Amino acid sequence: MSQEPAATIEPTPQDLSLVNADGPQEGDVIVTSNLWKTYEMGDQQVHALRGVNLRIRHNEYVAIMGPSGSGKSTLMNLLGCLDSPTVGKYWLNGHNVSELNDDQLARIRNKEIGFVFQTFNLLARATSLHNVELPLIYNGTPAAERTIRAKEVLQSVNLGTRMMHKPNELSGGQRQRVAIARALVNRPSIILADEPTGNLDSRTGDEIMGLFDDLHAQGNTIILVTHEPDIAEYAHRVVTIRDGVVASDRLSTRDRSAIEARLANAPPLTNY
Ligand SMILES: Nc1ncnc2c1ncn2[C@@H]1O[C@H](COP(=O)(O)OP(=O)(O)OP(=O)(O)O)[C@@H](O)[C@H]1O
Repeated sequence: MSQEPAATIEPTPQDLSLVNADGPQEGDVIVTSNLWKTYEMGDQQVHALRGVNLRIRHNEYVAIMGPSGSGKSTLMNLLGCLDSPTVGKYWLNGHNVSELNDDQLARIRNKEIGFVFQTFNLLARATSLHNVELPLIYNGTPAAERTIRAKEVLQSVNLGTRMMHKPNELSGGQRQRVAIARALVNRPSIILADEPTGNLDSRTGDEIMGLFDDLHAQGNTIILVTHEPDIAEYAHRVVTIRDGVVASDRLSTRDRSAIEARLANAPPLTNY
């Protein structure tokens, strides 16, 4: 009996989180299998994650949501190679990173992950250009190439005329765009954004989410942690964590026309 070609079948949310016990397949950027994180608190154990199975493919745009204390930050720390799981496996871009030591984790982190934080985390006394060059300094990129790449990426986030400004000479939205440029400059396999609009007013937050849309359209893989449902709906897939496990994993109900209308009504990104 003939069957529909697989390519024409839309994936269901269940398919999205299916994990092959043999590890990653082509196109997977993140695969976790039975990921546990247990913190020891005196004689007590806190199971912050209790068996997370997650598969994220290249160029997905995923929001991770969940109530306070559900394990979002713990999961972000593991996905961002800032910490190691107590139990379970994690493959990042084909590398099994669950058993690496701190030095090896730091190297993978610098190469594979671009972080964007709620509080921007820029060096206060450094110019935008220098802030964006920093990851390239850490990985030994020659000075001339560093400057060229940092300038290119600052231009791509519409900050071409703000390269020599320090953070206190920039607006909140501009600071976050410098932080996004810094996250992009190493051409990472994923961008991990932790509440990236949390310190911004809603209009500037929408502008920043518009920038994430552009980055996604350019082929980047984006993972966004947020507790705001409106922000999560910018993503194409929403994973909800509850009590340390994936409670739901669904395609977002993203209404592009509503988001685009909101962006169209907002003033253009400032660049002067
Ligand atoms: N370093 C730690 N030591 C002990 N317990 C911890 C530690 N970090 C987190 N926890 C506990 O693990 C659980 C998950 O915490 P986590 O910070 O991952 O949640 P969260 O979903 O990010 O919460 P929030 O939205 O409030 O930031 C909580 O019960 C928390 O108290």
